[in-house]
Amino acid sequence: MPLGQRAGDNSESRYAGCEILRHTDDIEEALSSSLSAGFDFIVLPLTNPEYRPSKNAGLVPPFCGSDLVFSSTQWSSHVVGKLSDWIDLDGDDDVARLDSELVLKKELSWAGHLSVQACLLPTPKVFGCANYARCVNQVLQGLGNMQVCKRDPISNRLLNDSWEWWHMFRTLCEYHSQLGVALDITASLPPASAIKRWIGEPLKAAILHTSAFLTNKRGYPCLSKRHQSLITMLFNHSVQVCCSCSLCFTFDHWTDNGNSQDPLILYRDYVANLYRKLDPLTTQEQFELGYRDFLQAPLQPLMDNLEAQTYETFEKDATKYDQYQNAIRAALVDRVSDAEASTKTIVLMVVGAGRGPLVRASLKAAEECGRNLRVYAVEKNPNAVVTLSRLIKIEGWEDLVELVSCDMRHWDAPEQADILVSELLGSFGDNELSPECLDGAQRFLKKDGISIPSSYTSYIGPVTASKLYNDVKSYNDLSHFETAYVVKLHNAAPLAAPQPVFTFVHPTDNTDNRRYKRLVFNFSPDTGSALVHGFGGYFDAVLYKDIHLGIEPSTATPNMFSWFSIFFPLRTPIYVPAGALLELHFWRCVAPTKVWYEWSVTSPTVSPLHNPNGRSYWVGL
Ligand SMILES: C[S@@+](CC[C@H](N)C(=O)[O-])C[C@H]1O[C@@H](n2cnc3c(N)ncnc32)[C@H](O)[C@@H]1O
Repeated sequence: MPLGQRAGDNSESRYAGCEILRHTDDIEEALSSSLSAGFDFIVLPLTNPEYRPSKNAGLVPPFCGSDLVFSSTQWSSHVVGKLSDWIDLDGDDDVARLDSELVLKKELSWAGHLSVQACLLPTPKVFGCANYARCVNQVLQGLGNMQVCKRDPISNRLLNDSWEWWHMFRTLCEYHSQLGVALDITASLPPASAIKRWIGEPLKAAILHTSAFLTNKRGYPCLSKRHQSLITMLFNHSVQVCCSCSLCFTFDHWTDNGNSQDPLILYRDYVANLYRKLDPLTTQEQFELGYRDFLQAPLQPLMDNLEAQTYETFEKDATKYDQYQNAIRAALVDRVSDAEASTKTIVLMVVGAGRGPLVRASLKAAEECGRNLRVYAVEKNPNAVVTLSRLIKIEGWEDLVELVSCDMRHWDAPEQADILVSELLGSFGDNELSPECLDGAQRFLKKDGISIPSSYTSYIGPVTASKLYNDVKSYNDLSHFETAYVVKLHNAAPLAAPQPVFTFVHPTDNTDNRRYKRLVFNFSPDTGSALVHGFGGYFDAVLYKDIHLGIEPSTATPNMFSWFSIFFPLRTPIYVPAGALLELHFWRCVAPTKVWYEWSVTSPTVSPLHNPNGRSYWVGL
């Protein structure tokens, strides 16, 4: 029974499981009692732990039951396989190691035969787990659809940081996309930033031990505030919770009152309660759900002509146009005093007018402040011009708006503009070539004219995002590792605050749009070590004076969905030790027909220069 239902959210985290600790021959009973306690699946030991190939040579391993115990649908939807805990592949005892190797492979093969969706691998006995990783990696090479999750404690007293353990293992397995991680959550938790790092890892499940719970005044289990916010964060990132009764409290009053049910039901109810307390998804979140961690090629609105569908999406973003309207109104009021309002007419040019929303915002702003406008709507996409021309007729704007079907860089304007309004911004600010277009357009802006936006700045920050890395890797070529992607970053963890990269100001005396920036990011020692898969890119634009618009996380405009972040991948992920610095170099390069970025890391290790000469990714002029 799902934990709850949030409108529009069909994530896996609705389903909770329960760990069956001991091997049982009666797995039907194990499943049916867990289902009646409200769980959706069980994590089940697949083999009798007494079995050792060296002692039971020639025998068929005592698996739990036969595949006929459940239908294949039941196996795949209600059972997660658990490999034998005793498996130790890196110990000194040769017999135990070979036994472990055989059992690991037999159990995974059996799990594949049953079509269970996932299997849990036991936590390694020692940090150096090369042989364990080698055996798992061999299986991964020919694995069907099953996911294999390595179990690691979120807190590890032996090692300080269990992430290192996971990192060694998955590196040995070459970041295999079917290898995930399941975190054991007990009473002690690492610092918040160290926990957040896991969001960028292929984190599939959290095994919530009863020892993580406190007991409330009424004797019922409850979680600390920190544990609550951890579970909430996991729910929001599609991680499934699985309760484990490794240390069950005895609820005297519970049993005294004649309840015969498994006390784990109380923990499940508590978890379900937390799920039901999740904030409902906002309209924006519902819109973004399908785009989460999905790589998209950035638009090229200069070189290509946008389609109706794209304009339609833009036009739904009321916040963006409200911000423009506010900025235009403020500029009009500054430009024309109240005394001049009835006599003076302002020449406003919307350059890159699309299907007209900024024309509408300009006319509304003028109406609001009682200023007179003459508008030129300049658009180079002949298809958008068709709609724009119709709009002018429908709205009766013929006397106010002149339509110009032309590239702004080549238009011979009949007069100079007081205000130039444009929205040519990409997720990284200048990546849709706003600087080049506006440098062309400022020819027809009066010397003291106003550009809206007046400036924009790109921002960049290191992220751990294993899903994105694997998605780029799956293309199996170099060029996809040297391409920037528009993406709604979700299962991605920022590792340091984004920093400003390039700023462009309009109008400008300097039309050289080549740029270079060296950035140094400080990794907090609290976060622990981390793997950088690439960089999240954002922008902030000053429309006019204090009216801004942007997606840089610390100042992002609320309720605006026109832009997702941009992701610049790294060909090889970079390991950054706890508290170390990361040095990034970023270039904006310009040639007669194209603009492109190049990037590289020089510390703590050196990456190749990405995208030399724009060989893999460029934006056409
Ligand atoms: C991001 S869209 C914005 C459209 C519209 N202003 C809106 O907010 O929905 C940018 C528009 O600028 C147009 N554009 C880009 N470069 C241009 C250029 N050099 N001259 C004229 N129009 C251009 C594109 O065709 C596109 O319609």
